Amino acid sequence: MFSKELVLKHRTEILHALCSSGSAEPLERVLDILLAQGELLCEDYQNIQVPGRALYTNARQLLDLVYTKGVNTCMLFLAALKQVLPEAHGATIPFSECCSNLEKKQEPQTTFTQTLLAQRPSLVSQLQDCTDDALDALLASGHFTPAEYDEVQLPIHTPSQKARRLLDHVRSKGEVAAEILLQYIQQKQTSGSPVNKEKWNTPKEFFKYQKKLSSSLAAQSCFLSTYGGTSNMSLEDIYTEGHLELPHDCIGVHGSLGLEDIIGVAGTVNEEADTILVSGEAGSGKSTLLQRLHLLWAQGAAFQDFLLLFPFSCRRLNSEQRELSVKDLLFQHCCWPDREQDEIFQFILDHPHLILFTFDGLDELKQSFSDEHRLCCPTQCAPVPILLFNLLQGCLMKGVQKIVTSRPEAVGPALKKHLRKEVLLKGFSQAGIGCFVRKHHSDPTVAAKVLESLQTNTALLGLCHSPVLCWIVSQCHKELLGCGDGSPQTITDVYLMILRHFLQHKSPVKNSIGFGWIKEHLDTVLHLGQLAFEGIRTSCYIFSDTEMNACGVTEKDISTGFLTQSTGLSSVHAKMYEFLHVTMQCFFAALYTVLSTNTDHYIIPKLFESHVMKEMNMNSTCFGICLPSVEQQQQVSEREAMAVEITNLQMTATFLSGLLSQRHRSLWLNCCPRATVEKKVKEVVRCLSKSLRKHFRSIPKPVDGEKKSMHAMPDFVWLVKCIYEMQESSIAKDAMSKLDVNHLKLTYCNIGPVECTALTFVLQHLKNPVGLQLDYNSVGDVGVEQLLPCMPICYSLYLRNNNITDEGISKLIAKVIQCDNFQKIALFNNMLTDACTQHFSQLLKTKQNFISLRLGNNNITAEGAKQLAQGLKVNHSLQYLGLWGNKIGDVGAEALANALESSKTLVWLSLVCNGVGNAGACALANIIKNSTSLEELWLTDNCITKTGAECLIQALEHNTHVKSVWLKNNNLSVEEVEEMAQREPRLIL
Ligand SMILES: Nc1ncnc2c1ncn2[C@@H]1O[C@H](COP(=O)(O)OP(=O)(O)OP(=O)(O)O)[C@@H](O)[C@H]1O
Repeated sequence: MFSKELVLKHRTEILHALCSSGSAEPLERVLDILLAQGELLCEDYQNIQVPGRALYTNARQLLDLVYTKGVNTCMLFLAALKQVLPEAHGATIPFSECCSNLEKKQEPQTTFTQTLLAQRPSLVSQLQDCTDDALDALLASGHFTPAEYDEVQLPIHTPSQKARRLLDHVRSKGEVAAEILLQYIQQKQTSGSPVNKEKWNTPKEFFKYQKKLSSSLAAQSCFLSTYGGTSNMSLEDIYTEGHLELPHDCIGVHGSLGLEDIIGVAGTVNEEADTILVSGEAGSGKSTLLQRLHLLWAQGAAFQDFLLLFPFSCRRLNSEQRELSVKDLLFQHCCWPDREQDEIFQFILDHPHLILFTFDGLDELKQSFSDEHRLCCPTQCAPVPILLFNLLQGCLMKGVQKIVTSRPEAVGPALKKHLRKEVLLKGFSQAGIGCFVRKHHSDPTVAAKVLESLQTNTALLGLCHSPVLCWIVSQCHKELLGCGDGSPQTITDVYLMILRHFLQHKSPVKNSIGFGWIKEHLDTVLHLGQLAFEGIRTSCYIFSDTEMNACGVTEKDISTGFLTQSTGLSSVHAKMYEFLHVTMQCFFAALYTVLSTNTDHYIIPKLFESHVMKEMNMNSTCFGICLPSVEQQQQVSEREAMAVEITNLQMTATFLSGLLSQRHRSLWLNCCPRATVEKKVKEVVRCLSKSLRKHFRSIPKPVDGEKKSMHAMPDFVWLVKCIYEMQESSIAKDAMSKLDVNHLKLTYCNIGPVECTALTFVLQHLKNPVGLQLDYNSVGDVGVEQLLPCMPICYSLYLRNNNITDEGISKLIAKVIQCDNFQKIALFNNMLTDACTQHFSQLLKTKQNFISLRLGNNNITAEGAKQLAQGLKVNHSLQYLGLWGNKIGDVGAEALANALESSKTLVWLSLVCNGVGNAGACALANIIKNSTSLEELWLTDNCITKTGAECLIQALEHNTHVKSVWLKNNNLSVEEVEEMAQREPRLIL
């Protein structure tokens, strides 16, 4: 009988033979043989060995498969069965005749992974008693992650299953891992004992330590603290990629980065340094990003080039009063090795490149970065900040990579010079907001409703770019969806929404209609408010029982969910609390300032003056605290140290402005005397106006012939945001009545959609049109939409490097077409494609006073150029056209030339780096021939040869008006360049 028929006929007996013992071993051994013979592919193996599936089902799957594979496979299968279960053979399964001499010829093995497969049956038996050692070897060489190690060693596996899991993992890792394993086995065979670990220089205890560290880190990073008070949300389920980018001055690198790019080479500015900074505003997701990174490492999913990862929280390091050595710092603050500490520490010292440190919230460290106290010895004790600064500089543990997070204000030049690179975290992109909301709500209908309501309230959508605000909005979706037209506009509105949500969630307010709800919970608000206020005053973000008692915080107050228990890998103190997020602490501090009758009368002026005053006079008091008298040269680092304090004070002031706005005043009138509230309102308005006036007074007088220009500082943006929070046009109007400039420069001011909303609210009251320069910010499409209402007061808009797409442009152009004043736009380095050019074409057709269009370094091709040409043909005003660094090619250049050859206004045209070529150059020569206005033509970097250049020279012979034609970096020989320069001096070669 043929083998195929045998398999079919004796199916029941075969199944019984393979499975009746209840052990998977016979089946797995048969599979090993078939795999080694190449009769089963790895995919076949995975389809048969489905974890958790019944043994009989797996065996049936195998039988089905060998049957479908044909006669040969069936013969080899029966032979394997005979080998594995000789006792079954002959007794119940009469297939001896077809099993003889069926050893399959082995193919030559050319790679280590092939060898692993071909020798699988014998390797399984050799490895069974030494999987531990083999795993250690692979872990030490960096080819296995702690998570994979654990997976192989799961106690549910038998020794041979462990060996098989090990082989499967190693095969998927590739050649080097396979080689290491085979070497290990060979060495074991020759020495007769497990391999000497010294080969990998790794103490056995090290792996235990690594496992301990990674499992505690995995446990620590599992959940997000913001959900602590209400529900448990695993990081895996909610984590949404934030928008990470390199600073604008990193030439040639654009777009968003992934998490693993943080340690990649892109953006490196100092090869010798080991510290990478991730900077971002409050609530942009820095801590969460690190948490994600920790979890991925602990799960073995990423960052596996590092064998150990030590996470630190600067907030927690603040509580360490003792002097420590690096060894103490690692072991006491992160993870304690149960044995052989010295050996493990030595391994760390010997392999710095395999170690990663992360420091969250450098801005929260009470001491500012300084490189004055040098410390090089890892066993020498020193105060923790000194240790930290020496680690960051690389004086200690050179070669260990460090990732540090901080708010941008707190990073001064002293630290910057020790940075390998900086990465900016900009919160959620627009797609990120959608993704987060959908993850937050398991019910897709709710998620869709929340997103729909955000689309109708773009001010709120802008706020949601900040993850912490996106979290609040998602958390309070019921309130949001129920509030109709009164949906939140300001950051204060959003925080009031979560305040109400948490308070009512805990104990529904009896009188929930109207403004009574705050009064119902006044005690709680005051207790938490005082705690927050004292904390902000003294830069304290973790609170002990004593501090909580001093502010009267009760268990009931804690149960509202605004405080979470402070956790750390090893807690230095017993039970400590912190606010869900520091922005929440600022909000409570502001609430306290409004509601308390105990605060000093100078608190409000201090909140608004703090920044300016600290910048100018470092010795003066801040927020009622006396700073130590310091030497002049120490003041710079003092300023850095205070930066986070300043941002928290500023945030408190922003909330205070919002809370005292007309819209929310009724809330407080239920709890405090009207006169007190009104006095505080007056004080805030007075302070805002005074601070702005101070800012305006600092504007330098214009140089002769130049426009009066104000280069705004971040402080200005903050004051504008405070005015926006107040939501009173009269205050905005009053502020702008004192600003008399022609040009407003707000470059590098960290302006995102939220700031755009606030700027618009204020700037639309300017008396005269201005040029608004917002280059190098994060305006994005949502920000562009927010800026629309102030377009009538702009005569120019500069938005270089702002992540703007065609979508933003379509809305912008639809608006500016109607604005008489609007004459210039610059959009260099955005994300524009041909899709936007129809809008510009429309603009050119409609606006006959439009002067300047600069679209350099986008993705415009010949199609886009053709669209633009349609508009240019009928435009009679454009003077400057810049398309540098696009891809219009010769066809695009010809279309533009056609449209512009009769222009009477064009003065400047740049098509640098566009692949224009000779055909394009010759077409453009026609503009030179005909134009009476053109002064400069830029054709640098365009693959133009002598033919194209000749066309241009001949055209220039007919034109005396043109001043220069730039032809650098084209395909001209040295001789041609010399000859042409002599013939036509206006060629810039
Ligand atoms: N990537 C993310 N995915 C999901 N939620 C996030 C993400 N980033 C932040 N969040 C939410 O926003 C909250 C605040 O984020 P986080 O504490 O990480 O900000 P931060 O930049 O460290 O703020 P700060 O500078 O004030 O300490 C988180 O607790 C979480 O709820």
